[in-house]
Amino acid sequence: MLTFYDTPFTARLLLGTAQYPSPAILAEAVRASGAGIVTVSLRRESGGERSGQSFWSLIRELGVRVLPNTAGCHSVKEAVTTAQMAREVFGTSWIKLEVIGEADTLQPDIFGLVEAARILVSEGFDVFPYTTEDLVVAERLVEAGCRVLMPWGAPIGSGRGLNNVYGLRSMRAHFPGIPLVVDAGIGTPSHAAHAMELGYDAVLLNTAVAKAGDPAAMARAFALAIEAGRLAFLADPMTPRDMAAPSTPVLGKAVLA
Ligand SMILES: CC(=O)[C@@H](O)[C@H](O)COP(=O)(O)O
Repeated sequence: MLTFYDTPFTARLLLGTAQYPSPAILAEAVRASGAGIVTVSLRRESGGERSGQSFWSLIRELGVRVLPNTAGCHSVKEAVTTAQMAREVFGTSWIKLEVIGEADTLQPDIFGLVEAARILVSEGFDVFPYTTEDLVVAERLVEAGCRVLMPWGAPIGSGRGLNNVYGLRSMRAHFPGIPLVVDAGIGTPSHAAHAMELGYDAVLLNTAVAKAGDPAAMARAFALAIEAGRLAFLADPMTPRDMAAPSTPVLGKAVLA
């Protein structure tokens, strides 16, 4: 059973709520995805054109758990303040912690991330850190009190899939008991299935669904791929070989009259 901070979930897709063509299409996509958790940016919701009550009512009607995020925060102070405000606004101590370190790749500032995680855990937050696949950083985050880790697949919005399969595999092996979610950079359902086949517990994505020609259909495709990847992982896939092995054993040659 998948649990995040002691809350059980059946759906293994977490969906972002930004960049959809309209609130109605967002709602369709969330429903089609079957996601139990959506991530919402406080900054975007309070500052943007979709701001305020109507967006919040829409999310509430969807009956999903909200995971507020600190998207766009570039310093520890900014991330901590945003998390504190999100707790007030959304009434949850869950926070997807992003401390962005670099504008071209939007990769996490891992030093700031660990520092912010420590502060937020000490203030009673349940932190979901957006991190890299670096095991040392991951260890520091766990020491800081994070009980979920969310390594990137590739830079946010890039749709490149899993850039470092080896690193992600190592991370899975190193933290067998921690829920691991691939977050960001997923472009197609096959990328998500791959993450699940590696034994990841869930996938968080936004752009690939929001920017698809038909977001609801793409959301459904992701849900199916994630389920297929999970089933494949549980079914214990075969080990790849370098050389061929006949899949149809032949006992003797046919005798042709
Ligand atoms: C919305 C959100 O949380 C993003 O910051 C997240 O990391 C998803 O990234 P993609 O848009 O690449 O799926």
